Amino acid sequence: MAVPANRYACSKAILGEDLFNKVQNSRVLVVGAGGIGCELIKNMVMTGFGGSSTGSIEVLDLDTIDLSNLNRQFLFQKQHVKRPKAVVARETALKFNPHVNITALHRNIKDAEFSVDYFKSFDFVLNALDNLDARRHVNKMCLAASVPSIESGTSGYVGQVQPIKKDVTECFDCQPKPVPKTFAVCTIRSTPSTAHHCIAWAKSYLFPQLFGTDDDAEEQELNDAEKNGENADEIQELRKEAAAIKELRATLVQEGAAKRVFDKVYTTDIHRLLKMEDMWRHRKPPHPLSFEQLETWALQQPAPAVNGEAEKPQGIKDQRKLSLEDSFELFLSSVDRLSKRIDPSSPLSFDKDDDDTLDFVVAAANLRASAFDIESQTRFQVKEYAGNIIPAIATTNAIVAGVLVNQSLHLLRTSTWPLAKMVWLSRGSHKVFSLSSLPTPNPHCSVCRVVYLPIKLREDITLGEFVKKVVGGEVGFEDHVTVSLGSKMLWETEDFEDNEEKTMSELGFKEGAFVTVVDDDDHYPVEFSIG
Ligand SMILES: Nc1ncnc2c1ncn2[C@@H]1O[C@H](COP(=O)(O)OP(=O)(O)OP(=O)(O)O)[C@@H](O)[C@H]1O
Ligand SMILES: [Zn+2]
Repeated sequence: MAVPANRYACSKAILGEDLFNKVQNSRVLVVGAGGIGCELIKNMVMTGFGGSSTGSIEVLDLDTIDLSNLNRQFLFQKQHVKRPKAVVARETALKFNPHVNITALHRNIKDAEFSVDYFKSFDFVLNALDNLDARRHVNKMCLAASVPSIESGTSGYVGQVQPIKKDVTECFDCQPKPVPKTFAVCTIRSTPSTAHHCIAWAKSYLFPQLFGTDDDAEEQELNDAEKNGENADEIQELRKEAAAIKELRATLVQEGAAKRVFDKVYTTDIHRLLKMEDMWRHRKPPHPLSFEQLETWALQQPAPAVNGEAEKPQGIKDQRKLSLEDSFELFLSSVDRLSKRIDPSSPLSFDKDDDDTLDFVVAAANLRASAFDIESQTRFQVKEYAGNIIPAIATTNAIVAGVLVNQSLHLLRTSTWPLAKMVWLSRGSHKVFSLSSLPTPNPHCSVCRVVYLPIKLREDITLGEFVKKVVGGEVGFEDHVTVSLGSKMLWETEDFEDNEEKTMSELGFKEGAFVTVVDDDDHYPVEFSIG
């Protein structure tokens, strides 16, 4: 299809012929087609990215479209729900501009197929992600591939854009990231004093214990709490409680599961807690709940009217205050629904958009709140807190997506990036944007102050040979050397002898992994990316 003569008239006029050509010819990877990603892709195709035979835009996203995305991810409409975001984003973007090369991948960027060589095939990478883990991964891959990237994020009214270039600017990991707030184990498990404590208990303790992965994380958590000086007697009690819950879990598929869980957590456990008198000396003690009492109440309620519509309290369902009785009924029905979904090969996990899991957390948290005389929360409030929802604001996403394109242009203009800036979008100050020049790398950063080297490993190379020939020979690290795979150390000079004769592949070094080598001298660490 021939490109109409005036298609890019505005872009050419604003950017000038030279920069416009660079835009058209560049190969760009966009990771994430959510709130920022949709705006970004639209901006890119309208500017002319991917508009020549050598230029391209590759859009990658692991998710499918959810109804809740439609209020701000404007490339998607109701008929697209459940379809892959990347694919639909491409289709809709092509309607804006059918003359661009745009490809879509419904994948996780962390998959091994997206190797360092894959990243090398782009001129730059634009991040429109929503989680730290994926951001860190892309940051590292771009550093290893020596490909510039631009990182972005929004949270409510604030946002930021950070251009990153190896050895020139700070990387995403040069500055420590704030860790999410956590509560002490004993506060959550024994002495909640706020509705948030009750929600955290229902979501992160009771739900996974009953329906989630049956792993040792809890034992680890209790060991850590003990080490951190939390009450040892109480930890001992919590261990017993956990063992009892494990037993309950095994009988969830049998009749009467909701009653058994209720009796255990809202009656027996509360009685047990009350016996620890010291605990309640300066706190208001909880009171056990009675299944029988609540059941009697439930049985006395009028049956639904013939048309199926019992008289309902006023207000929007999600924003109504739940009474103790409402929570009881919701508890029974959600345990019933979840028990039917139990499949040992795929444990359930909490998802704010999965009604069964959300209902369970709403009910379980509110029943607990009632036992501790804490005010109940609406379904909407629980969803917001348990789902870590900070309202996403379409305008913030749109502005940040605009800044991403703007910074991409600076990046394309010259290889030295004189105009590229770190940009913050804030609210409440007289300036919408704050700009700062790009800081130089943090000399102590363990992610970008590393020498990245590609390597192909022979099938049968042993760790001993690797250390001798590659680390000692080619890299020239002579003294004390450690070799690790992720956080697992597999070699330390004069140690780990058992591993010396094992092949690297036996030890888990496979394509896509990084071999980290550190020595005792002041050399930068080396990370070999296995290709
Ligand atoms: N590892 C990953 N690989 C590919 N895409 C990812 C990865 N991690 C996150 N994403 C994608 O990044 C996008 C981020 O977009 P956004 O912040 O708008 O989140 P969302 O999931 O669409 O919205 P919400 O979390 O509010 O429901 C999502 O579409 C998500 O699927
Ligand atoms: Zn860094």
